[in-house]
Amino acid sequence: MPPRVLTVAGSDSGGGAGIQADLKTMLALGVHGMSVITAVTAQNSLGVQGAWELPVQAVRAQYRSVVDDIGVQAVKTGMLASAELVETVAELISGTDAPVVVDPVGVSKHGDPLLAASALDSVRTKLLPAATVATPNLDEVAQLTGVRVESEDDLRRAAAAVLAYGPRWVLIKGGHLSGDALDLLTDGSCEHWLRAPRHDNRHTHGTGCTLASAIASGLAKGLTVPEAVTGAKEYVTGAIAAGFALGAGIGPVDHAWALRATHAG
Ligand SMILES: Nc1ncnc2c1ncn2[C@@H]1O[C@H](COP(=O)(O)OP(=O)(O)OP(=O)(O)O)[C@@H](O)[C@H]1O
Ligand SMILES: Cc1ncc(COP(=O)(O)O)c(N)n1
Repeated sequence: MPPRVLTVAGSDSGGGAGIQADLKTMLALGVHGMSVITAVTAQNSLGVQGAWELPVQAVRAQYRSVVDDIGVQAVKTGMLASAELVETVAELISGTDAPVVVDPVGVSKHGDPLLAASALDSVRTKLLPAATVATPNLDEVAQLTGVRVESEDDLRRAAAAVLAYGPRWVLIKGGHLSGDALDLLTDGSCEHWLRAPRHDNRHTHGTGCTLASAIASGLAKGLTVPEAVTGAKEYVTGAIAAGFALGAGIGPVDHAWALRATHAG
């Protein structure tokens, strides 16, 4: 019986980020993926052309269907769109004993908003406190805490500012800095620096969703947070290295890279 992992996120019609990235990651990592869709986006390699939220009742009903019958060993949250949906999801996940990975998605890689500005306070006060691990990128750190990261030293200040909202662990993703792709994982007492070579590859659509889903998959298998994050970093780094040029803009990472390597062998 594979471990069961639930993603609560938006749909990306282009298949590179959101629910689609999450389920592909879960398949590649050998867990049973399930979904609660919060919003539908019309999206491709050039950007987000439209976004529609689902009603709160539809989100609640999907969550109850999955959790009450099948059960979950980890949950991942992504695009939540509005304050109302953030608060609904925060309430739902605070009732689970399973570890929760919160990717506080704010804007797409192209700068399209995926979260209303009016929802930021609910993310700070309701969603982050329910997280086992929060995985903000540098833009989300700035939006949520006001801390602007320009150097590796600033990553520590950013982590402390996010931890003040109550997640057990925070992973600050330094993917938007230059140089190595350096992330900092900390619970406030121990620090783990995760460094990978930067792939000079613009096909990075979906990196954040992929990383957070890979962490949730590791936690569902019973790994500790540092073990799950280390494994997830290896998986996303391989997926970026194998990213491909779909469409005329930023293409997706290759979620199947590790499976292809296995089958080729
Ligand atoms: N060009 C790259 N080469 C290697 N690793 C990268 C690269 N870009 C990002 N990463 C890594 O990918 C993971 C996701 O980080 P990133 O900062 O891109 O997330 P994100 O901003 O949420 O994603 P997105 O920008 O797609 O919304 C991190 O571990 C980061 O270090
Ligand atoms: C529906 C949806 N959710 C999230 C993202 C952010 O993508 P990323 O994984 O690259 O941070 C996106 N572009 N679309």
